[in-house]
Amino acid sequence: MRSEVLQMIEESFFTIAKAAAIILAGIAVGQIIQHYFWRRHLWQKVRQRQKECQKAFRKLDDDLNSLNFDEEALQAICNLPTSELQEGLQSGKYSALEVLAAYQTKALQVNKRLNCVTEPILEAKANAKSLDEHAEKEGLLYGIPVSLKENYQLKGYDCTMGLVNYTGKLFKDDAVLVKVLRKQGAIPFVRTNIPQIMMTYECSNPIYGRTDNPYDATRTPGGSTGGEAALITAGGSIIGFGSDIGGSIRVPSHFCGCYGLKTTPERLSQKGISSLSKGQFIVSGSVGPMARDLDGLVLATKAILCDYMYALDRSIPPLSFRDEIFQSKRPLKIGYYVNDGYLQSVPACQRAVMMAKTALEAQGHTVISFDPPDVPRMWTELYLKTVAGDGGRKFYEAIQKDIPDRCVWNLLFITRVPRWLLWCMKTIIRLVTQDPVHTEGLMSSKGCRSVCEWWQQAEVVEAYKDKFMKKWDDLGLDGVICPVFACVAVPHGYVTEIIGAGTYSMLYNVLNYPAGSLPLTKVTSEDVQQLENYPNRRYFEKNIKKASEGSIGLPVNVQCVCLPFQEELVLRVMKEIETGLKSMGDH
Ligand SMILES: CCCCCCCC/C=C\CCCCCCCC(=O)NCCO
Repeated sequence: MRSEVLQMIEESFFTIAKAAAIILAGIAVGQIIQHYFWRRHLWQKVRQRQKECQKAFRKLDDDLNSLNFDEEALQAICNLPTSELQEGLQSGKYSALEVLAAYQTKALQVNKRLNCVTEPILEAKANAKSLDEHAEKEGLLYGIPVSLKENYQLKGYDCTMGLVNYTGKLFKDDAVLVKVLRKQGAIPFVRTNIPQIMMTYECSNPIYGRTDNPYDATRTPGGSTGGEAALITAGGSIIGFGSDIGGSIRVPSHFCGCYGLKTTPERLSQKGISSLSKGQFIVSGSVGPMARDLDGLVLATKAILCDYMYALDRSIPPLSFRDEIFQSKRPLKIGYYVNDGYLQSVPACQRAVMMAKTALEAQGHTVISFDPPDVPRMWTELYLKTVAGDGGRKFYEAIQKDIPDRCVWNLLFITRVPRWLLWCMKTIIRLVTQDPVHTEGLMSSKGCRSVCEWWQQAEVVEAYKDKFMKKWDDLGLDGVICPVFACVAVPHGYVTEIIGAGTYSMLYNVLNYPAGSLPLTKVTSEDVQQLENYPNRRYFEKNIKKASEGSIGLPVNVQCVCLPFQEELVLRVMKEIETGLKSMGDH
């Protein structure tokens, strides 16, 4: 009797278990099949998008061939510095169409080598023609072709941010900044490449592929405005626009050797700029210009800070470009540092800051040492915990139903591994990396757990800002110069191994200070030799050292920072450094 009951229970248990196993296996197989078909669908979309772009490139090529401009004359136009190009266009020496053709030709050439353009903007030709037909040559950027990062919305174009799911979703209107550029006579002519979801200092995605560094094809141009930096540096554009929430304008400018300005987040309209961080208001993203020379950077800044922008976006404080600050001769007090208290910068970056210091002193300014407070804590507790405040869910969800690019694998992994598992692995990770800050960073990138914690987070960030500004004011500083990044351009696929090097840039996103990236020098063999004194204990240090071998000849920029809304002063500091270097005959 008893055993019969037991047997029955046993039997039904096995039946249930069997059924459950079959159902689970069915679900798994179903999921695999679904995944397969979804992936196939996505790759079809990729091919379709690539075909459209190839068609546009071919159309441009044909157009240019039919125009029959003299090749040498076009090359000469591309070699003009910004001021001369602007003058030549205003005086009628060059037509807008001729200048456009010059840059289109050059951009196509450069793109063949670096893969930095996602697609040409074919309406540019009609824009140039209509400019040439109008008698009055109005606008600060009259006839100047400009390139735009792929996340700048344009009427009739999509913004994919490297995500296949966003292809073919066309926008009905231009971004405010694009409208302002057009109003100033500029001609948007190409769109430039970005890394998938734009949250890393590399530049690749499954739709448009990978962009190479103009100085070394085995290295990344940086990101996320990497296509822009590569194109401008290689001569395929003279002025461009990007965005920056952790260094995305400054770092690629530094990796490639062009000029960049991250503005105060509230100074320029961000309406119509795509990003996945739109709802995150503690560490705000910014936008800003990039250029081949400093005049170009100043001109672009001046041009967009105009009444038309304030009319289109009434939430922006109407603060036009203050030339009196840019032109002022008042002696300045500038702070400097080469070690931010987390990762020391490599000798080349240190030398660049010291060059800038000497140049400023030669111009009669005072340069004193400055230590930014609590950078390790700023990075983990403030930056990472905020930018991945939702536990990285927004990033994760965008990537996991897409085709993840190699450059986001790490981010995908961190956002996927549960907090408790990470907590269990803490000790081992710390042992391997020899870096408690890195481990803290990993934990912080799991984000905030409640709205209470999020409010608390906002308060902690505000308190840090106050502390930083107090230190700044106590020293009576006008600005700060420091490295843009702890090292120079690294090999493709290597950015995750050295991500801590980004604290030099991320700090000024936490603070909301405007910051410029100014090309100063190239890595020398002595710089590389001196690497032997570079620390070699922690994971990031070892990798920075390794990545810096063979970096001779790569560009090195310096970061110039001022208080919020002092973009004009940032540009002045950059100008003073350039003038100082020229007067010392060192440039
Ligand atoms: C030690 C472990 C670290 C774990 C990292 C976890 C993920 C956190 C998220 C993000 C990581 C921060 C990367 C900053 C890139 C900024 C790019 C940019 O400025 N883009 C602007 C686009 O407009």
